[in-house]
Amino acid sequence: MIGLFKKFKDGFAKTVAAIGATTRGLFGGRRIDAASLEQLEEALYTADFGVETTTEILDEIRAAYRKDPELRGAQAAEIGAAVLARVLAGAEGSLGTPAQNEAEGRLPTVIAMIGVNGSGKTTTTAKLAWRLKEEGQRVTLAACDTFRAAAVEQLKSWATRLDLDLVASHTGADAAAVAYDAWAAAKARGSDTLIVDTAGRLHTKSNLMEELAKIARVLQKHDPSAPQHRWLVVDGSLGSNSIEQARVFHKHFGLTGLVLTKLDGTSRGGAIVGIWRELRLPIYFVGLGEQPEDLQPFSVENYARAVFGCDAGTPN
Ligand SMILES: Nc1nc2c(ncn2[C@@H]2O[C@H](COP(=O)(O)OP(=O)(O)OP(=O)(O)O)[C@@H](O)[C@H]2O)c(=O)[nH]1
Repeated sequence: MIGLFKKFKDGFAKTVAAIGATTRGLFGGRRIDAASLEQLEEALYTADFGVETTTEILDEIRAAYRKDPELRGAQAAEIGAAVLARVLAGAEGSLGTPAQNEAEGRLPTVIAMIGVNGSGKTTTTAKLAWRLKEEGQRVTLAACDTFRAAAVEQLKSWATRLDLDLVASHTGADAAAVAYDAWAAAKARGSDTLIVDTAGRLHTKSNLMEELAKIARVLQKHDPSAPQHRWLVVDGSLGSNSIEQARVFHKHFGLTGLVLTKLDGTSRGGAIVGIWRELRLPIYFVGLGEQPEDLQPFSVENYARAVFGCDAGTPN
């Protein structure tokens, strides 16, 4: 749908501007030349696409330019988008449908949200719950960020605003105990999905990393396959700096996927490609704004075409 493409286009507007501002002439009907290619190269670095991806994009555009010196900017942009889509093949995470969950015996599927402080876990938890509910799922939230004073209240107010089920305790409570109770409540209510919000933690703090392992262990008393999803919520505006963070969390906790937030506020949206190249962890959702509907399933095609200023591709 064009609507979804527009979300990506608007959400990545700052990244598009980082590429487009210096290469405005490139993305249009004008012929390209050596100078505009150089500008594009610089702009791709600025948007954090990294050496490998930038080189691949430029190599392919240069090869096409050698064959056809009349090559237009719009054609070059199509080539860039195609290279990105190729590099990102397989990067889209996809949640099973509730029907599939049902086939597994109606145990709730657990999604654990983890990450450093302020990466957007709590808001992502709420936005995702809203989305799944809109899709007809029954969702329970577990307020396992018992560390930050206002976190439980923040999730409570989201739950009230969006009319979501929530299991919470008080600040300072044992996060694993909340997770344990929340799973039982989710099962009793016939929830399809339990989303566990956890405290923000630096990947260098081993006691907090241990708390995550404990949450997983108690959930496994209910269901040995829980938590089925272990997602790292990453502040996308950190650009490629987030890769090391993700690597450490992955080592300790065996991540199954990523959510990249705050991409609307950054001109470094190219870092998605480097993160995928490096970690090969599927990207389930991207945060493209503050509203619940601004959390969007990651779409390689929409992303690749939006950042290169192309039109919407095949209907999706
Ligand atoms: N613009 C924008 N802001 C976002 C997005 N996702 C989260 N935020 C904002 O980022 C801030 C931090 O989000 P939280 O959800 O509180 O972060 P957290 O990871 O739960 O924080 P801790 O509990 O301290 O670890 C909030 O002001 C959110 O509104 C996004 O996709 N776009």
